[in-house]
Amino acid sequence: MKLHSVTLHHIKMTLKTPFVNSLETVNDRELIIVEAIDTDGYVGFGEGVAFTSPWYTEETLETSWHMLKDFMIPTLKAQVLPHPSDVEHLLKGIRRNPMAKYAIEGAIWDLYAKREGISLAEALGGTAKRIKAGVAVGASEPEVMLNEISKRIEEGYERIKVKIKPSQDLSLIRAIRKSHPSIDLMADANSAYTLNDIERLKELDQYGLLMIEQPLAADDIVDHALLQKELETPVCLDESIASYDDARRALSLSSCRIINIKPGRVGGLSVSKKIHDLCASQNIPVWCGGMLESGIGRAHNIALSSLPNFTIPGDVSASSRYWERDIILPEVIVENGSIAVPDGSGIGFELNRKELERVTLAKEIR
Ligand SMILES: O=C(O)CCC(=O)C1=CC=C[C@@H](O)[C@@H]1C(=O)O
Ligand SMILES: [Mg+2]
Repeated sequence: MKLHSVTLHHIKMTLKTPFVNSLETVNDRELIIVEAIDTDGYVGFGEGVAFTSPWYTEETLETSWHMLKDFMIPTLKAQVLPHPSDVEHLLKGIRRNPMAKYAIEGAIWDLYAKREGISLAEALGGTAKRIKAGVAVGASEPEVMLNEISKRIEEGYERIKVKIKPSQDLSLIRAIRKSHPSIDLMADANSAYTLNDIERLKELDQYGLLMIEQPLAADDIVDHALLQKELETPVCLDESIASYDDARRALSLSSCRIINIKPGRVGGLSVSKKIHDLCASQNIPVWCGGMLESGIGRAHNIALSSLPNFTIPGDVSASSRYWERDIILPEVIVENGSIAVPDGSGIGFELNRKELERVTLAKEIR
C-alpha cells in the first residue's frame, strides 16, 4: 500500500439538540474527514474527532489539521505501508496528538480492508454480527432528561448514560431509578469531582449503576485507585486513558474496573485493539465511547465494537440520534436495541458525497 494523496475535509454538522456536559455545550460539531487514496486508486476514510476548543483533551481541530498536514501525511506518503498496524510505529516520532493519528490511521485501515475485499470488522479481528447500542443523554433540566430517557428506551436502547456533576447527581439518579428501576444505567462525570467528594460518590452505590465514568481528573490514575477502593460501583476511565501504557498502568494500580475505548483518544484502531486484548486478558470489560461522530467515525466504532471483549453497549447510537442527515449511506440504524455490523468491504458504508459537500467548510489536498 502506498498513499497517492490525502484530502482533509473540514466539516460542520449541526446536532439535532445541543449536547451538554459538565464542561461544555456542543451545538455544531466540526470534524475532519480524511480521505486517503492509494496509488492503485483505492479510497479509505477516517475521522478527526478533536473538538474546536481544548475542553475534552488538549487537541483541537486546528492542531489536528496542522499535525496531519505538516507531519503525519508527509511521513506516511514517503513510505510503503505493508499493513495499517505499521502506522503506529511510523508515527512514533510524533509525540501525543492521538486524535490526529487516529484520523489518518483509521483511513488507512479502511483502505487496507477495501484492498483485501474484507470488512473493517474482519480486518480488526471482530466476530460479532450485531452490537448492542447504548445512548448518552446530555445534561439538562431533570424533567427534560427523564423525558429523553423514556424516549430512548422506546427507541430500543438498552443502556443509558447520563451526565452528572455535584450540583446534579443523587437527586437525578434517584429520579431515574424511580421510573426505570432496572435499566442499565451509568453516569459520566467528565472529571467533575475530587477525592473530597468520596462520601457523596459512595451514596451512588445504592442505585446499582453499571459504572461511574471519569469521576476525577483527566490526568489522574492514582486518586482514581483510592476512590475505586472505597466504591462498590465500578469506576470506568475515559479521559485518563490516552495510550496503551496508560491502560496498563491504570490496571496495575486497580484505578478502574472498566475501560471506555475511544480510538481517537488512544491514537488509533491498532492501539484500541491492544488495549482491548490487554483488558480481555485481565477480565476487564471494555466498551466503545462516542465523540459525537459523523457516520464515518461511527462506522469505525461499529467495526471496533465487534471485537469480543466489547461486552458493554457503547455510546454507539443511530445516525438519527445526532443528525437530520448523516454523511454516509445507508445511515446507522438501531433495531431491537442493536446495530448490524456491515459485511461489505472496509467500513461497509458509502460516503454521501453530496451531503459531505454541503457541510464542508474547507478542504485541502496533500
Ligand atoms: O457520541 C456520543 O454519543 C457520546 C458522547 C459523549 O458522551 C461524549 C463525547 C465527547 C465528550 C464527552 O462529553 C462525552 C464523554 O465523555 O464520553
Ligand atoms: Mg466520558
